[in-house]
Amino acid sequence: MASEPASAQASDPAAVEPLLRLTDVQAGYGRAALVLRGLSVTVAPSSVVCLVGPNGAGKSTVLKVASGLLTPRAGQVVVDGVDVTGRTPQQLLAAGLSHVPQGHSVFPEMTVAENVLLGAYTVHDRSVIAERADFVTGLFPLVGERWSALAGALSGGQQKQVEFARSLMVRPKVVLLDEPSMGLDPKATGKVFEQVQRMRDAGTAVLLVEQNARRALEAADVGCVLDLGKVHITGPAPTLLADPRLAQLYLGGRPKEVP
Ligand SMILES: Nc1ncnc2c1ncn2[C@@H]1O[C@H](COP(=O)(O)OP(=O)(O)OP(=O)(O)O)[C@@H](O)[C@H]1O
Repeated sequence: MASEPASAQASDPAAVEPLLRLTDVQAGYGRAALVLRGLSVTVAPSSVVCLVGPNGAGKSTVLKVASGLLTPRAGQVVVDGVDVTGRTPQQLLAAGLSHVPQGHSVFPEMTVAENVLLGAYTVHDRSVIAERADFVTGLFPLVGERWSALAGALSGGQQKQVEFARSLMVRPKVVLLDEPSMGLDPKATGKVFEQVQRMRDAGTAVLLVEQNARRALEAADVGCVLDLGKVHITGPAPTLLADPRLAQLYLGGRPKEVP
């Protein structure tokens, strides 16, 4: 099956205009206290950025602001140079942000094909849909192999691939992944992170939220540690993994050995 060419890795993420920029975002729910208190984060082209932090730090809330599910009370959301602050989820999807929520979101009684093609519901040109279906099945061969199967018959890790494939049918600039490894065993978790990197290598940037901080940082290019509603520390993921203080506080133990 045809696949679209892989884009080059950004050699210096700091030197290129980010695809997604959240600046000084404040956000919360109803009358409750703010969850995000001046949070800033950027996602460069062809990079995986991983948000880690304690339970309730606001990681999923960042993704909800980025995808328009939650309107920020202050701050700015910019996609590929365009200010999209306050736009609806549909407008943000059109601007290039695709959100894969926590948990399972496939329709189990529908086939894998039907689930994937739902991702292209805004596209009306059949040849474009076919070309994109070729692209996602090239990227996730299992999705092509199980194309006619009921999605509910797939394992949890396989269903995640269907969700990833569906999210790419809009050809997003950035995919927002909320805890993709949740509920998966270690083997399936490893595969999920391989697929995250494959999406990046095929030209889609990724903003990832994970409880499984160590595994996620191992797959990421950049890590951001959230605390008290802000990005507390940010840097190359291997640097964060090697930092003994972070390892103790957020990664559950000793730092990774650096060769
Ligand atoms: N829909 C909601 N309504 C009210 N409060 C919410 C809602 N969603 C999240 N919160 C609260 O906002 C805070 C941040 O939640 P969020 O889910 O963003 O954290 P998180 O870092 O992703 O944590 P976890 O890893 O536990 O999911 C928490 O105190 C949570 O209870």
